[in-house]
This record gives sequence, C-alpha cells and structure tokens, in this order.
Amino acid sequence: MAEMESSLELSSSFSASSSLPPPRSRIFKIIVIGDSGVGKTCLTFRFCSGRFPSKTEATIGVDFREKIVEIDGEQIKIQLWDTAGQERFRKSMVQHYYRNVHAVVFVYDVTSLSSFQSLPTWIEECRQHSLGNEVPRIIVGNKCDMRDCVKVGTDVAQKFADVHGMPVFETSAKNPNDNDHVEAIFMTLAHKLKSQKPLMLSQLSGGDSTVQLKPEQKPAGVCWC
Ligand SMILES: Nc1nc2c(ncn2[C@@H]2O[C@H](COP(=O)(O)OP(=O)(O)OP(=O)(O)O)[C@@H](O)[C@H]2O)c(=O)[nH]1
Repeated sequence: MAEMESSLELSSSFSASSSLPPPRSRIFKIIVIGDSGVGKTCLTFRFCSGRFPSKTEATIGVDFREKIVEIDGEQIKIQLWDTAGQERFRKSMVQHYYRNVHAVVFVYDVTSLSSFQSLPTWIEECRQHSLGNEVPRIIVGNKCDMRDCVKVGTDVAQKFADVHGMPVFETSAKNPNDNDHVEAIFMTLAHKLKSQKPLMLSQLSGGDSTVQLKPEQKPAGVCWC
C-alpha cells in the first residue's frame, strides 16, 4: 500500500540538503514484491524514514523510496521500488519496474499462509523477467510483532528458502525495536550488491539520511550461497 505522507517526506529531505554539492553515487535498484497487504510499503518506509507509516493505501502500479547509505566509505543510493500486490494495479506497470533491477526482496506476512504460498508465483514472475539465481534475492517474513497469529513457522520458511537458494529474514515493520533489523536486512543486500559488480553511476539530486551499518547490526546467520 502506498504511504500517504511519502511525497512530503521526500520533498522535505531533499530541500534540507539542497545546499550541499551533489555527490556522485552508485544506485542500487531493489524491487520489493509480494501479495497485497503483506507490508511492502511499511517495510520500505521503515527503512527509508525510520518509522512506521500512520496510514497506507493500496499501491497503484509502483512507488519508490530512496535512502543514501555509506558502505566502506562510498555513498550509495538505495532505491526501493514498492510494487502493487493487487493484480489489477500491476498489469500495465510490470514491464517497467522489472527493468534494470539489481536485487529482489520477496515479502510474505507471517500471519498469512496464503501470502507465503504465493511466493512461488512471485519467484516465477521474476524468473520470467530474467531475475533468477544470478540476481541477489531475499525473502522477508513481515509482521512478526503479531506473535499470537503466526501461521508460517520459521522452520517452514527456512526450508522453502533453502530450496530456492535464498536467505530468509523475519521482522516487523511495525515494531520500533525491529528498526535496526529492517535496516540491517536492506543493508545486507546492499553490501552483497556492492561486493558483486560495478553498477551505474548517477548524479544525485539531493540526499536523505546517511547511515553506516555497524558490524553488530548485520543479521546473524545470513547465508548467500
Ligand atoms: N502488525 C503489523 N502490521 C503491519 C506491519 N507491516 C504492515 N502492517 C499493516 O498491514 C497493512 C498493509 O501494509 P502495507 O505496507 O500497506 O502493505 P503492502 O504490501 O504495501 O500492500 P499493497 O500496496 O496492496 O501491495 C497496513 O494496515 C499496515 O499497517 C507489521 O510489521 N506489523
């Protein structure tokens, strides 16, 4: 779902840094996909703004949010493409947002078995757009704060992830205590991308907050093999 305050959020962060000379930075384009309502907007918002959005609406087509981070002394612009989960809001846009993608985040809701069972369909859609094993991909189980309603166990998710050769993370966009964890998930992906290959250079038009991932913030037990 789209976050109601996102435009305001972006414009205010750009104007705040408009006096700075624009640095050059690599861009990592990461698409976030999964069923409607799993929390894609909230996760991307949590990473880019550090908070949970107060109100959301179903994403139509695609929204994107950005954050500039620093990895090994280099500024990198992480561009998160928050895609519509509802089929009727996706149709005309699909071709566009799969273009030039560097990494994929598949999201399911740990309280919704059907959202987990949809993952193979999303993985297949990506594969059809040439986003298979060669592209860094991760699975994220969201809404872990709803402990009493969990329908997808960690072991089941881990087995599925192993079969598909991806790391899996469980987190909550809502729980403020998981703020660092959400950040660490996306930063782990960014580290992976940075170590992988040179990506396109781009002139930045402005900046959001800059963060440096501390070693202790990296999620434990992440396997990229
Ligand atoms: N409890 C809880 N609720 C969440 C969490 N993340 C999102 N939600 C709620 O789930 C609902 C859907 O969240 P969105 O982020 O809009 O979902 P989406 O995947 O972007 O949905 P589409 O745009 O339709 O594809 C909203 O009511 C959010 O408040 C979470 O971590 N915990």
